[in-house]
Amino acid sequence: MATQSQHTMAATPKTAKVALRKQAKALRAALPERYRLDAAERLSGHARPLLDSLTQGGTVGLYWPLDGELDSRFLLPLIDRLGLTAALPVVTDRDGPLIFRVFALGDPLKDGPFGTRQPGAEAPSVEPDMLFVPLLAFDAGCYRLGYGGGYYDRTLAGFTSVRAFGLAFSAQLVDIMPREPHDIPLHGVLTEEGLVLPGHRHPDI
Ligand SMILES: Nc1nc2c(c(=O)[nH]1)N(C=O)[C@@H](CNc1ccc(C(=O)N[C@@H](CCC(=O)O)C(=O)O)cc1)CN2
Ligand SMILES: Nc1ncnc2c1ncn2[C@@H]1O[C@H](COP(=O)(O)OP(=O)(O)OP(=O)(O)O)[C@@H](O)[C@H]1O
Repeated sequence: MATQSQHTMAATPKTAKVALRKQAKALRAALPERYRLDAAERLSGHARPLLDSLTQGGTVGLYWPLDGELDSRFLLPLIDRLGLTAALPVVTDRDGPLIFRVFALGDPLKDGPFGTRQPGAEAPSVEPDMLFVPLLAFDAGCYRLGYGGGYYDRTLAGFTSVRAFGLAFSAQLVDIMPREPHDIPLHGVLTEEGLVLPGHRHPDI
């Protein structure tokens, strides 16, 4: 795990986040390709009980991966087999929440801001029942650090009944997470080692 001295000494949570973002990006980028692939496959197994809890026709928000993010597309075949519908985030407004549009393997995508790929207006927009969220770092309370756009916090503030789980490599767990009033904790974080629930760890599911 990376040393945390740099960000724990920062003056405000905002500047501490800037320092932690840098460390977390470097740590995630250093994971070998083979490890990433194995982790995504193992994580799919741990996702099964969560997806099983949804009823047929339920919707699941994923993301098209950027940089070294854990690849959520591994979940698409399972989502399909369970009769669920996947959706991807769309940035509609730089300071607004994300919306989610239905996506299935093979559907066309367009370039979005920040190097994202997103479905077009022809794909129906949905409010997901379950959301899998990318992150740079998370803590044992399941607070997350993202790229700093605030998109997921704004989105979760508006989606009152969604269950949101981070997807991360276990190496992305940090001891101390700078926290601001708008930060919303996730219901859990799925890693290659299992599901981390706030305050607990269940390696078997
Ligand atoms: N895969 C993925 N999709 C996503 C997100 C995400 O974090 N990951 N988002 C999460 O909010 C939303 C898009 N917001 C984003 C905000 C900043 C950056 C980002 O890469 N920032 C770079 C600078 C890139 C640039 O300016 O061109 C950086 O901080 O290094 C990415 C996505 C919706 N879709
Ligand atoms: N619910 C909200 N309402 C209004 N503004 C918000 C809200 N949540 C976050 N923001 C804004 O977004 C900015 C960035 O937030 P933060 O640094 O927590 O982003 P992040 O969680 O790392 O990014 P992302 O969710 O895009 O991956 C905050 O400084 C704040 O101005």
